[in-house]
Amino acid sequence: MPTPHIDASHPDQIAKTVLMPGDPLRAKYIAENFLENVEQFNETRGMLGFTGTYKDKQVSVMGSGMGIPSAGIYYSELFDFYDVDCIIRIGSIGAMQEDINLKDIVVATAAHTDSNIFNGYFGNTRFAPTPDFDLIFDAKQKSDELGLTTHFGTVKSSDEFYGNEEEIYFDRLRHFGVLGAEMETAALYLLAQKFKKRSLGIYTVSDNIVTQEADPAKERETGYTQMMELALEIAPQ
Ligand SMILES: O=P(O)(O)O[C@H]1O[C@H](CO)[C@@H](O)[C@H]1O
Ligand SMILES: O=c1cc[nH]c(=O)[nH]1
Repeated sequence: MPTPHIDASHPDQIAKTVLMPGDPLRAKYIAENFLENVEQFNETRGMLGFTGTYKDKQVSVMGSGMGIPSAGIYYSELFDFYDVDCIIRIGSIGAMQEDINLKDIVVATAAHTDSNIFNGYFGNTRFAPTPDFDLIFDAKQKSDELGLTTHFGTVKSSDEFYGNEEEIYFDRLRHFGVLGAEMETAALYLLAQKFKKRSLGIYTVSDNIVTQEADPAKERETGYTQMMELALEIAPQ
């Protein structure tokens, strides 16, 4: 310690729960607008990380970068070297169902993936990466309390943003009820299960892949405050 990708010299500099958007500037926005007593613990590779307090609870927030290869590095180092107990991903997601609107919240009860990260892990078994049940439960309760429109179901963690998935497979995923596409959660759930830690993916719908509606980049950086509040409220100490 520090690790190749994180500056913090001691685990105490990072809270037991880390909220992780892909975008480091979304992390900075949360630190500046929701946290008190903020200290920055990382700027290596511009992957900004901060620790502060939210309603007297210590919490960290840090970018993960986009895609499983980038995010997997940070998830592994935080779980394995910095004693982090829980990572809550707070992402943007492209809805795959027509009736899911921009700004709705999605919580991933499992994450399918086309990534190669599972190759060799479990032989012929198709592993189902899943989050912590209590965190799903807490997200449901808090979301109802806050009056949010939240969809609970599965997501696809894709290796490609500009994917060329054949229509038949995209439609089949939709038919099987997949709520949306993003790019990191399958790795988060896999690594949390590997290191015996807790994880959850919460997203704001930034675009609808079926209807082609989409939010601009600035909105994806700073606009998703309901998701930020929901994650901060349920973050375990
Ligand atoms: O908004 P974030 O958290 O980065 O998440 C989504 O946005 C990025 C693509 O624009 C990918 O990282 C995807 O998972
Ligand atoms: O991976 C992603 C994230 C947001 N929106 C998408 O369409 N895909």
